[in-house]
Amino acid sequence: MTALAVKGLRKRYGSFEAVRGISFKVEKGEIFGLIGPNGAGKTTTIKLIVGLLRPDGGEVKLLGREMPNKDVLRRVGYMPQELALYMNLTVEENLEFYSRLYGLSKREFNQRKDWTLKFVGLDKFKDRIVRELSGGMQRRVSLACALIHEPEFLILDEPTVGVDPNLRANFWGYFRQLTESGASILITTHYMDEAVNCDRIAVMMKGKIVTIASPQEIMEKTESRTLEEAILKLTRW
Ligand SMILES: Nc1ncnc2c1ncn2[C@@H]1O[C@H](COP(=O)(O)OP(=O)(O)OP(=O)(O)O)[C@@H](O)[C@H]1O
Repeated sequence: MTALAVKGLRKRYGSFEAVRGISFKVEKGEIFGLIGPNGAGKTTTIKLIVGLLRPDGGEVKLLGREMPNKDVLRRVGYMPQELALYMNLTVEENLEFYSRLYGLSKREFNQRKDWTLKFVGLDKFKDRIVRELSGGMQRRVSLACALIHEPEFLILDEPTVGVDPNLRANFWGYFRQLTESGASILITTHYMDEAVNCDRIAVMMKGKIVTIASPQEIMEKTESRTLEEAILKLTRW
């Protein structure tokens, strides 16, 4: 079953075309990576999908509905590249804010919060002010905020930037657990040791998709020993 279908998507900033007619599908239960050099158009693509930007062409169908659609957004978790947290509030207060944004009742929030905090290993930190937490812990709060409403589709824009290797491995453990319980994930990352964990990858360059395949297939096709080497070959200017 297809969870996300992007068809002929385009976006210009003035006369510069950042996304040039890209198409791809993310299947239910899949971790799908958008990989490519700085400026390839990954964040723009994500913002078009969640409706933060209006496309100049093409269409996005998320969870069976044409976007933008407010009802669908309640079933989607979005972790933006720049942390969108209230630094002066506690971890739990941030979670509660997002749960309201996603339309959860107080009762639903109370039912969900313990599981979510435990899932990202923050249960002992729920009363801490976010500003006083380390960068890696703040990322975990941000992930918790994207998960509080039990989304069917998760969109993660460089979720592990500045996160130490141990915690990064933990994050990928969480992601796999979520897809095993039926969620789908669209993720961007610059870390190739992480990208290799995706089921499939779309390699983007200059607003276009160069190839879509599993990391293994991409390495074989480009006769590379590592994904890093393969991506370098595919995105050489
Ligand atoms: N608001 C904007 N106005 C003008 N140009 C923009 C704007 N946002 C992005 N761009 C340009 O569009 C292109 C794609 O940017 P985008 O942020 O989507 O790339 P990216 O692949 O996410 O890069 P990174 O890996 O650095 O996050 C870049 O050349 C960028 O300079």
